[in-house]
Formats: sequence, structure tokens, C-alpha cells
Amino acid sequence: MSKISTVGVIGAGAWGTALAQMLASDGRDVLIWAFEEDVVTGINDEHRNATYLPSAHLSEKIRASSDLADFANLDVLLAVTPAQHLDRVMSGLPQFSGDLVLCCKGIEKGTNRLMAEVARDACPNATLAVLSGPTFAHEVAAGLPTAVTLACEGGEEQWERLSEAVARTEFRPYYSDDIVGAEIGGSVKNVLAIACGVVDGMELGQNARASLIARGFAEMLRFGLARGAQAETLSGLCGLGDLVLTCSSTSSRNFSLGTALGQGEDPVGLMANRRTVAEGAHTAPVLQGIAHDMGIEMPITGAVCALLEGKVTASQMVDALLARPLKQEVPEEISEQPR
Ligand SMILES: NC(=O)C1=CN([C@@H]2O[C@H](COP(=O)(O)OP(=O)(O)OC[C@H]3O[C@@H](n4cnc5c(N)ncnc54)[C@H](O)[C@@H]3O)[C@@H](O)[C@H]2O)C=CC1
Ligand SMILES: O=C(CO)COP(=O)(O)O
Repeated sequence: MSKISTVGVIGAGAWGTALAQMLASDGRDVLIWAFEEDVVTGINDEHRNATYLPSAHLSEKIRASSDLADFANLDVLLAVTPAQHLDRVMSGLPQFSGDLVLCCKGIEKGTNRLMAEVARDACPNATLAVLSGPTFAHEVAAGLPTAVTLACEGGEEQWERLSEAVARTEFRPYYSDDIVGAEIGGSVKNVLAIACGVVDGMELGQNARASLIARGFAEMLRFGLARGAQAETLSGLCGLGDLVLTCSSTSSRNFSLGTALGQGEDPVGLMANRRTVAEGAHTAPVLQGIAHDMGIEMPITGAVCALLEGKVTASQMVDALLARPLKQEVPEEISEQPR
């Protein structure tokens, strides 16, 4: 097993910058790729990312570049672009054959590919992993305690390599071999966080929010199991853990988007006027399309789509969910899963 000595981060939004800061916290050199030249300059000259993570004073061990060729020979790359840009960015990377750790959460429009499927096509020689969990960027950058799922396609050998490079006292990865489960948890929870934000914006109370989290988790489980995820993965950090975090905090961009929608703001205007990414808005229609094609019932996801598309108002969305027929809480396809 070869040790990891060089690490890069592809994407200098809030999360890529926070991960770079975490990786640099033990004195390691970290190279970060930024899409915007002013972000490169800010990191290199002032040790700040004023656009995406203004709260952090960055380690001097972090250097930025906008040239993907600089990253081709590193041992490990963390891919942290928005989901819809991953394909184009990674396709611009010259042949990469190290560990590629996917940290973005979403499903690609048009192709319905999960991020590992995108990465497998763009970087066929890389060994993939997925890092996902309840991780607000500003908290990780501040060194607050955080735990994540680290799902490794390369099994325990890759886990030993990566966990040694990534684990810190206050940043705890947990091993999984379920790449699909780790991806689905993070993708679906973003859509559900929008729904919880709507409940918050309409001031419908904490009972409603808790019910939505639990029924949302049932949707996540139904979708995940149908796509080959393990129920245990979805019950862990990258599924339930992230769902609870994102569905209960205005620090979440998805939750905040939902709150504004619940207060009656126009979805088109909200999406047009934002620089940061609310992945749930992009994932929702893709998820709904896949669920429809596979015959998977996802009423909350469908309701979020209708709201984002302007087909219903927030109160019509809530009325429709409350008018659904009464049913058994745990359907047979879930309760009969092997244990
Ligand atoms: N912010 C957070 O706390 C967390 C974010 N994530 C995930 O990480 C991924 C990245 O999110 P953030 O870092 O928060 O982004 P962000 O919202 O902070 O920044 C937007 C990012 O999009 C990039 N971008 C804009 N246009 C682009 C283009 N045409 N091509 C390539 N890149 C472009 C910007 O350079 C910037 O890196 C998302 O999938 C998100 O769900 C995951 C865990 C935590
Ligand atoms: O994924 C996240 C926390 O785990 C960040 O959530 P938001 O993208 O909704 O801010």
C-alpha cells in the first residue's frame, strides 16, 4: 500500500475551500483548483476566499491554480465542483490515475448519472471514493467536530490509504463500501431540505418539519433501495445524518431556498439571482424523472418539483401533500429487506 503524499482539491466553492483548510491543518501542502481567476488570486495573495468562504483565514499551505494540468500527477484529488459541472471540469483533467474522492452531491441532468458514473467516464483510470455527510463548510473550516461516510470503491486497501490522509481528531471518516448509497443520501436530502424550508417559511411548526424529515427519509430509502443502495448506509451519516442537518438549519442553502419559496418568493427570480449552489433545485427534476420511470413513489420530491416549476404555490403544495390518502407507514418492500 503506497502512502499518499500529494493532495489536490478540484473546486474552490465553500466546500472545496473548507476541505482544503481541513487537509492543510496538519501542515500538508494542498493545491486547489478554482474556476474564477479572482478566487485563485485571493487564495494565493491574501489567503482568503472572499467569494465563497469569507469567514475563514486560510492556511498558507494552500496554493490555488486555475490550470487543471497542475493536478494530473497528484496522489489524491477531491472533486468538489457543483454536480452539473463535474463532467466538464473532470474531462479537462489530463489522464488521472490516483484516488478520486467525490464530494459533490447531486445527479446529472440529461444523463441521470450519479457523480461516480460521471467520474468513471471522465477519469476511467482513477479509483473512486465518495465523501459525504452532515458537513456545513464553515464549521469544517473552523475545525469544529464533524463525521462523514467515506465509501471506497477500492475497498479496505483504499480506505486505509485515504483515511490516513483525511482523518483528523475533529474530522472523522467512517468506512463504507456502498458508493451508491453514499451518493444517494447526499443527493436526495438536498431536495427534502427545500421542502423543510417551505414548512419553515410558511411557519407550519416543528411537528410538520419532523414529519417531513421522517417521510422524506422513507422516500430516500425507497429510492435508494431500488437503485441498489444499502439501507444501513442511508441510515448513517451520509443519509439520515445529513438529512437532519440540512432540514433544520438556515445555514443550508437548500433549506433557505425553501424558506424563501414558503414565504411566497418567485422560484425563477430566486434561482437567477444566486451565485452559490442549491443542488436540490437541480436534482429534484432529475430525481422525479428517474423515480417516475422506475415506478418509485416520491410525493415530496414531486411536490418540490411542482413548486420550483411554478405549477403550484407553496400553500397548494402543502395542501396536496396533506390530502394524500392515508396508508401503512412502513411498506412491505422496506420492512421485508434482509437484515
Ligand atoms: N457548502 C457546503 O457546506 C457543502 C457543499 N457540498 C457540495 O459541494 C458541491 C460544491 O458546493 P459548494 O462548494 O458549496 O459551492 P459554492 O456554492 O460555495 O460555490 C459555487 C461553485 O461553483 C463553481 N462554478 C460556478 N460556475 C462554474 C462553472 N461554469 N464551471 C465550474 N465551476 C463553476 C464556483 O467556482 C464555485 O466553486 C455541491 O455539490 C454541494 O452540494 C457538500 C457538503 C457541504
Ligand atoms: O450538504 C451540505 C451539508 O452537509 C450543505 O447543504 P446546503 O448545500 O443545503 O447548504
